[in-house]
Amino acid sequence: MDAASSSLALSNMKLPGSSNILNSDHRISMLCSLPKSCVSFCCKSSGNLQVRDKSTGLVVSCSSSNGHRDVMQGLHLPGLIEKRNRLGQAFCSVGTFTVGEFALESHSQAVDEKVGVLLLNLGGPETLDDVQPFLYNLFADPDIIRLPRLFRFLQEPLAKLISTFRAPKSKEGYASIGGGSPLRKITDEQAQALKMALEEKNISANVYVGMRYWYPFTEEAIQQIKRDGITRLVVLPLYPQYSISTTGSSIRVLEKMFREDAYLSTLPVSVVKSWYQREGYIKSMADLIQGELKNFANPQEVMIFFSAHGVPVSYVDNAGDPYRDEMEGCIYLIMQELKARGIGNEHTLAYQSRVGPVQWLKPYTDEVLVDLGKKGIKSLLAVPVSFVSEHIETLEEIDMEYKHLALESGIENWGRVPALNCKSSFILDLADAVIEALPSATALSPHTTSTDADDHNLFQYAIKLLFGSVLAFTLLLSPKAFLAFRNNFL
Ligand SMILES: C=CC1=C(C)c2cc3[nH]c(cc4nc(cc5[nH]c(cc1n2)c(C)c5CCC(=O)O)C(CCC(=O)O)=C4C)c(C)c3C=C
Ligand SMILES: [Fe+2]
Repeated sequence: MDAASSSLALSNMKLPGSSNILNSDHRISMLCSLPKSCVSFCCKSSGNLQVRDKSTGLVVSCSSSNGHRDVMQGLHLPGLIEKRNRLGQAFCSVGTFTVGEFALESHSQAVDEKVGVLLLNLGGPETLDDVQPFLYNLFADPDIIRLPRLFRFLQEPLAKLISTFRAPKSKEGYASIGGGSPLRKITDEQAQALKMALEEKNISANVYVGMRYWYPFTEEAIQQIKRDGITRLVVLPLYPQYSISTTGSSIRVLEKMFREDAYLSTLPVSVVKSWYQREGYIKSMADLIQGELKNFANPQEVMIFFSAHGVPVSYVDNAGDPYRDEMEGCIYLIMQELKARGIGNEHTLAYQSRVGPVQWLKPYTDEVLVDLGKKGIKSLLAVPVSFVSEHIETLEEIDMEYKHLALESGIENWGRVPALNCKSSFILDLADAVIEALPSATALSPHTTSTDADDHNLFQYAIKLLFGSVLAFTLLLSPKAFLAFRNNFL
């Protein structure tokens, strides 16, 4: 078979429907431009067939909906040794072939390939002493407090001030849920469960946890990935919907690290930016809702109340954050799934957890609860929807504050859907998301050196110090400014 007919064979194959994988034309044109000597392919349990240029990491990926046999036959590769699982699906094929001028080599998972999965999450304070430094890290993030470029030098002094003012209130919240955030423990459990789910699907992978604002920091996870010599990485944020303030912020940190490091800048990486539309996730959420509805005396009368973490409205209106659109799309899909199961309850979406003086996405959860009470709604099921683990905003804000407010407002029967945590259908779906993302891994960014950046940083540091001191003095000397500032962050 010559190069033209091998690409013709590939063009006849079925291609995965996932939106974050390149389209067929692109793949096939990439295949045609690959250097002759360095094409390899490996087939995996998922039914994916990869064709990869070893030197550039570019991947052409195809899959067969009914196992590998058609794909293999399509390629006309005599001498292929296939292993089959109990269902008779091919899951492993080993052999080396010469197809025209292309040398093709095939394995179940390329022998020299070390797959890594990096789970991104927010992180949370583990003790009450961690609260203020955790808040400092959060508010020092330019994706959380978005200052105009000219005022960026104020970021760190402002973070110091806001974290100090906010800490007492936050500490009360964390104290009421046992003295710290459960996020690290749950995320570690999810990582372990994902590793096992991938193993069940014949993918051996190291799964890492990288938190944005507390331990284990993303930077630590990346150092471990380097030490382990990972050769292909899937980045999977544990936020179903994309926001500049969550996934966007973590990816910005990663891109910076990858730019500045020779090894990382060539590492093939695939980022799953958002995954709220995945069938496995939608069905898992619908399962949880369906299960909780059964606890009510009259399940069909219950208002399904989706409560999402808010973001300032300017993120969506001015900065193009797709968060609100993705959230609304997500709720639509969950409700469609429930309808398909014969569950036609009324539902509503509101946004919680606003902080600071600016406008956040509306309607606000607390206001909607009061309105629903006034309108005579008697039974309500709260569904936290922007996050996949229990955390302070489910355990304290929803379970305590909002429940209290709802009952006070006339709602008589209250329920809350648990977070997905390690629910098996959800973890299996994450494993599929990883497997689907693997073939499209490519280098994130070109390597750059940083001598100029270092000089610039020193200059910026001096300016920050100067203006930070001016801000602190102004606030200290002006009781009015001090009070306005404090009231907005308490
Ligand atoms: C999709 C989830 C989240 C978005 C969007 C988000 C935006 C966002 N958050 C703050 C401020 C705070 N968030 C805090 C805690 C916190 N936030 C999320 C998720 C999202 N945040 C989680 C999961 C957690 C809790 C972690 C835990 O410890 O359990 C906090 C600290 C707690 C508190 O004092 O309320 C703050 C502050 C902003 C400003 C923002 C968007 C700009
Ligand atoms: Fe938050």
